Amino acid sequence: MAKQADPAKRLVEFTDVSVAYDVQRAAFWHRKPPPFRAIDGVSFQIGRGETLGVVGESGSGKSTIGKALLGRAPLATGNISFDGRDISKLSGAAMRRLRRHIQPVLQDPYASLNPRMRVADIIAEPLLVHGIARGKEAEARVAQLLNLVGLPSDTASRHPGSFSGGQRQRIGIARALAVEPDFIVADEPVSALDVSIRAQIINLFRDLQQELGVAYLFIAHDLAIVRHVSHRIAVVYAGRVAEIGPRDAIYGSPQHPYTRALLDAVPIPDPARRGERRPTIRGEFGRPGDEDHGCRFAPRCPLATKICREAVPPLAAKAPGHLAACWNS
Ligand SMILES: Nc1ncnc2c1ncn2[C@@H]1O[C@H](COP(=O)(O)OP(=O)(O)OP(=O)(O)O)[C@@H](O)[C@H]1O
Repeated sequence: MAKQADPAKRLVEFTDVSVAYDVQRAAFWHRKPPPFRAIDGVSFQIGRGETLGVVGESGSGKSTIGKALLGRAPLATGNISFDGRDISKLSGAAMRRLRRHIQPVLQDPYASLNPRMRVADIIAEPLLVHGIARGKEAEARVAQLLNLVGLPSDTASRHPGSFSGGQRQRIGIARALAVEPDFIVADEPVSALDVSIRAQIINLFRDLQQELGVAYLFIAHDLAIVRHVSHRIAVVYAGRVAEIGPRDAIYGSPQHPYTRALLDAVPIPDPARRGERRPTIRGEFGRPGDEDHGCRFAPRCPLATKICREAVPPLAAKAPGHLAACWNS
């Protein structure tokens, strides 16, 4: 079952990807607004067995990146290749075959598990759908998967409602792993869990990666969450990549003022001051309207100068593999 992890070998290539959604006009006599770009010109790569953490505020486009990878978002520009194949050009049947290799793990494990099904059937379902195993063979595979995610074998005959959030997320992970994917899109997989459980699930993701060589796109609001699971991190702001680089470079020498603001917002670990946050950036997170010039972070940026309001900063290398879209860094 183990696959060879090789971060140098590209598994996913996102090249200049934009996803546009139609916007309803306010009234029928109004001009139809241009489509809204939930993500706009996003590029990155992910290697085999590697984790790219994706962070940003609510509405910044993180889930849309994940949906685009799963073939569930309308591309307006760019292309996405997976293991050398351009996803956007695949026929329906080819896309269904590819889905086996790209599996989702969602935020709310309860909402994503059918409460009326037994855990064994929930985990075995993708095996049947993809024609991989059935009957006794599927049963044996379920037992193996439960063991892999740290759940006792009697879990198989129970229903998901009788488990805690952390256990349900383990079931969700077992289901995603059933078909031996190369890649998992984990969309805020620990955000709904108690803080005390989060580290356990993050460690499980890490251990599974070491054992199976699976790669992750790991989405979170918060830089603290992705720290222990990511090899590299992409910080997104208003649909664009603000900064991307190796994990230690992002934490140790952040280049974009937005990344610095997110780092400042990481909760203070001192138990006496639990829940407190360091001072953070001022201003509202807003999406650009028709007047979309320059850097989208400029209205909130303490370093903004004239050029920031006039021209979009390119994502430029600040160090090898470490890129930031900022005129003033
Ligand atoms: N199907 C859709 N139709 C129209 N707009 C959409 C659609 N899906 C997402 N959006 C918009 O695209 C933007 C990005 O949404 P997305 O869910 O990707 O953000 P996010 O960073 O994952 O946010 P959150 O952390 O709240 O999940 C938001 O402004 C959202 O309202």
